[in-house]
Amino acid sequence: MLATLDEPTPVYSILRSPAVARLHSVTKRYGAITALDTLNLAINAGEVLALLGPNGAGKTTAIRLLLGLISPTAGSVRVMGRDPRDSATRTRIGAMLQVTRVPETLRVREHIDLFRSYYPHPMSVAEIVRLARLEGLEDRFFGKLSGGQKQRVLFGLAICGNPDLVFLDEPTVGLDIESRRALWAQVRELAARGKAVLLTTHYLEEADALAHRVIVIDKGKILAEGTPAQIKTRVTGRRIRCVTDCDHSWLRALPGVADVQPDRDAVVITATAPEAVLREMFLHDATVSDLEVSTAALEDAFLALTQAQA
Ligand SMILES: Nc1ncnc2c1ncn2[C@@H]1O[C@H](COP(=O)(O)OP(=O)(O)OP(=O)(O)O)[C@@H](O)[C@H]1O
Repeated sequence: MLATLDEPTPVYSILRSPAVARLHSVTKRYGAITALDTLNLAINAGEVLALLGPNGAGKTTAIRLLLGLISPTAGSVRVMGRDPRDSATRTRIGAMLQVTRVPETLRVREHIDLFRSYYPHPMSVAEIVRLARLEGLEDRFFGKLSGGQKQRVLFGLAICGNPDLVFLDEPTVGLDIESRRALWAQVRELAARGKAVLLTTHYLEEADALAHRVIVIDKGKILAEGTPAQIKTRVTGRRIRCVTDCDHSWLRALPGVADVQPDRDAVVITATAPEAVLREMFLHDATVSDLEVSTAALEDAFLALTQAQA
């Protein structure tokens, strides 16, 4: 049965299933640069795993290793228990990468037929069209489609082989919020069908909405791993927004303050213990106003984790 938008696959059932792909103590060096440093990572069936990290963290390197495009300097890479470079393994993987380019002068249906021909057990055309929401676009030239429609075609091509493991490298970059949400629904449906999905994104809202599990990496190492909710509590951060005369550098120096950012005429403070920060602020400035205290967003957690590392 397919899960609905509001009912993601329960995490406990994902954790019981065997890993579809695994990086075991993987180090990857490019000359003097260590892109990945003894990294362990597993992706499970029915799971959307989001890999988050700042530029140069090692996300693309991890995906390229799992796709069998590069070899590790040390450690092992396994996809469905085998070397990802095996041709039998490759036919069970689908990828929508930022570098994916397809000819503009073929029709959508021709692209689907071509990609299906690469695989021994492709998904049916009707299923691809339905999952990628390409109804009515089959006879259109790829080059004449809108950005959102093109992304949907690339998503459709990534699933042509009925893959067990799907890589989505920033799949919604440049899309408007409506197209982005539509693609999220498609990704959820893939996971509900038991596919393992590895997603990289710079939209933390996307990881929060979509991922069963998030791994934050920086400089080739894992900084945090867990459900989006667990990552958020990892920083136990709360967000304080208020209007105050307190100096920002003074606020930054208060114990437990992770971040201070101006927000129009107000200030947004991320802090582990908001009560203590507020006590100090009220002692310092009795005119504090427009006060709001809320739970940290994934974005706050991500910033706190990567800034702590820096
Ligand atoms: N072919 C290569 N030759 C040399 N260095 C490389 C190569 N590929 C990646 N690197 C370096 O390895 C590190 C990790 O890069 P990687 O592309 O995996 O990061 P990323 O997390 O995907 O970054 P982004 O979000 O910017 O795409 C970076 O320092 C990068 O410059």
